[in-house]
Amino acid sequence: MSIKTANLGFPRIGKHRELKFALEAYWSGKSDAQTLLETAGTLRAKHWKLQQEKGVDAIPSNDFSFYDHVLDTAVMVGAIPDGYGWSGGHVGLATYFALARGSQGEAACGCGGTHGEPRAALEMTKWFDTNYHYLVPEFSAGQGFILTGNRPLEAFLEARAIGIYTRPVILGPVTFLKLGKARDGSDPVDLLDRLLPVYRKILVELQEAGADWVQIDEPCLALDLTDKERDSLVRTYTAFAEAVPGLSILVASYYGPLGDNRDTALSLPVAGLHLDGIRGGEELAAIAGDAPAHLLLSLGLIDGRNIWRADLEDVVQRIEPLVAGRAPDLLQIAPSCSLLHLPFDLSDETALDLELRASLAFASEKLDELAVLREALSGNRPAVEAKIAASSRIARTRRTSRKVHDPLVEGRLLAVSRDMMQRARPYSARRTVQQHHLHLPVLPTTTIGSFPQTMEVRRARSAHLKGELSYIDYKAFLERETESAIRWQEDVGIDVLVHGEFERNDMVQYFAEQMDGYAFTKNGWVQSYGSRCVRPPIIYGDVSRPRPMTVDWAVFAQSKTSRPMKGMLTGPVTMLQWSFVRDDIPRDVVCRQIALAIRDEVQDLEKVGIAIIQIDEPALREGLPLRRRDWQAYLGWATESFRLSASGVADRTQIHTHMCYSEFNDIMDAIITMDADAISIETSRSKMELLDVFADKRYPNEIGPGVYDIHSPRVPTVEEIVELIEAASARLDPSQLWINPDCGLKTRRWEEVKPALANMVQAARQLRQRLAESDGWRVIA
Ligand SMILES: Nc1nc2c(c(=O)[nH]1)N[C@@H](CNc1ccc(C(=O)N[C@@H](CCC(=O)N[C@@H](CCC(=O)N[C@@H](CCC(=O)O)C(=O)O)C(=O)O)C(=O)O)cc1)CN2
Ligand code: MET
Ligand SMILES: [Zn+2]
Repeated sequence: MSIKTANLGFPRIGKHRELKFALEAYWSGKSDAQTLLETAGTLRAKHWKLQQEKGVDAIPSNDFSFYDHVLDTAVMVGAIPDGYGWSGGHVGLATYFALARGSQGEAACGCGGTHGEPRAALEMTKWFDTNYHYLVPEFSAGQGFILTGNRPLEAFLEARAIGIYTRPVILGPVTFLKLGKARDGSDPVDLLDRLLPVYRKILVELQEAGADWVQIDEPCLALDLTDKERDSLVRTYTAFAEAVPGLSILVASYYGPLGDNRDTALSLPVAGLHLDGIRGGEELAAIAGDAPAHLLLSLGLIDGRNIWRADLEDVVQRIEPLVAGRAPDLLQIAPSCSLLHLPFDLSDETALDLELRASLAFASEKLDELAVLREALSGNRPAVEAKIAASSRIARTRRTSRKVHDPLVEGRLLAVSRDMMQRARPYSARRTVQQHHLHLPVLPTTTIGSFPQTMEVRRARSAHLKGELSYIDYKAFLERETESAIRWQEDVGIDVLVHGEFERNDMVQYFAEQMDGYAFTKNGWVQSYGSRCVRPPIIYGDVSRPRPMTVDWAVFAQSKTSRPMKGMLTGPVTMLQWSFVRDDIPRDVVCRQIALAIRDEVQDLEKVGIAIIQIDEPALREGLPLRRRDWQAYLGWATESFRLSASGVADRTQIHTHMCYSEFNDIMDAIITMDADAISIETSRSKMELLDVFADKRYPNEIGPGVYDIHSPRVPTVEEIVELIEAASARLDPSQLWINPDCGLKTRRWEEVKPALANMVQAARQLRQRLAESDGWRVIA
């Protein structure tokens, strides 16, 4: 009898981002709902068939989503706050997208749905430690739940209608609640008893429809859990076992080891348990030894978070003893987690170095690996011997390749000393020098870096890449865009300018393309949120910067204005976090290599007279390990890497950093340790409450709390911005404050950006005036 394979989830955006384009066409009114639904149906069918062809035994359904699976779950159980045009029953696309993206009211959208009042989107935040964003379910105190539509059932039936028998996937109730927020600050997990009947109904209907297995994702098992949360898991699955005795439930944990949640996981009265065998490889054998005899173990042996081909010989060696001790029908092999975080397939990557390409596996190729592994573990080794040998040979080549190792980089790293990681003098001393040098007003205004990436900008870049627009013409076009953005900033009265980042496709990819040790794909798109995608570059070797990356643009931009022009760089932690990283050396070493490259750039910018240099680190928080006991180590090397990149400059050069989507409570000490002269952060949606922690910790340096929510098309009024600045001034000294938006403006349109920034400048001026009039002014929030 052969061991079975399973897949936990497949990328939903489509091989050529079909879903992205269908969504954007629908949102802009260029296509109708019918077209969108058809495209989605076609994609699902295509993905199911592909998995079937690849021989996957347990194929997932309901892993598709129009935007996000957490939002889908909230919508499915009727956790829909007021004001989104839902009055019970089936949830239409208009309500769904209003929750995802906010609504301007009916008129502005033109999609014909009923939207109700203008309403902001649900909050969006990072899904575990990934670059994927989910929509945060919003619960109210008296929250009830109701099944608005059994999506897993619909998906199961849809697949069966084309002859594919699937294993529906549902986000587990405990993880779902834990990811949400209750408006009154209560613990959402307290809502479990109200939620369970809805889940029971879903499961009963699935059982009646003939599903034999269902996969319920509880990645919260990889987090630090309270006793209450563990108990909630036990109660949940006990209730399900009673409700649907004929339906086999597989609980899936991923993104980390079970650690101290292991006894809880093993005590759940379920038929199967999925374990992340990549991040939790060390505990696998012990858990398999202790698992109840009847429990089906799904072993996540193929890395679902990275793009490297597995060394299958190595996997077989590790797993064979474990397989030998268990009946084959109680074992399954799978990727470590859903393949959502991987690009579709390698077929378009014809420009990659052949040796590198041979060492990669994207979502589709991961399924091929799984099939080989199944044969090897099921006694058919001779049939796959050649493939296994090839995989090991490739893995060995990758580790020893000369393309991977650069003695110069490795030598430089060894020579890094403590004093390279700190500025010559403390902030208090630098501050005076910088003030003298920069002559900025109190409450200086600035923006975060990017201006709208208009269709025109993207078209020009695309035309240049295709060879239809010469480099000279492309560059001239970018110069015009940059110069006009500079003129506009001067006219509206911004104090510290940015060049607008028009020449950049993405803040990570742009730098990666100019560094050695990095490769990038043509079509390696991964969903970041909704229709927005990124192409994470691949760090395959030692990283270095062969030549300056941004200096020419910085010089050009500074030459067009007498105001300070910020140099704009992406920091080492973010360059690491938003890339696929080699797995043959520790991440912190890779991070330090990138830090040295950025350090060179920082110093070159200083040399050409750039007085303020911003090093963005928006991914610092999301890199935080899932378990608290690993935090200190991470924060240690992450902040050291930042300081290594930032500290090679004179006192008078002002270093900024920027973070967004960040919860700062957990990392405040690390932020202080980074010792940036100024930090800009996302705060506008939290009404400056986020600043409490900066105030409590007496954040010593300068800080720009965002006063303009750039995730919304809405233009904030002068009064609103004044209020936000007042709230900030109540928490921090006005002399510490900068006035800026929450984040870059690349996803916005100029029509929104221009009035919004004009209002921001007006607000700053009003408050400066007040400050000048009343000495020692202080506003109470
Ligand atoms: N890496 C990364 N992660 C991040 C962020 C980030 O900025 N970068 N920010 C946060 C998430 N926010 C995001 C905000 C915007 C986009 C975004 O706009 N993505 C673009 C793609 C950006 C890009 O790489 N653009 C390229 C390629 C554009 C493209 O698709 N070109 C077409 C052709 C275009 C045409 O002819 O019109 C093609 O290649 O097929 C460019 O501008 O050059 C998209 O989905 O549309 C992504 C994430 C957190 N994580
Ligand atoms: C996701 S943080 C973005 C920072 C970058 N400098 C920008 O303005 O787009
Ligand atoms: Zn940002």
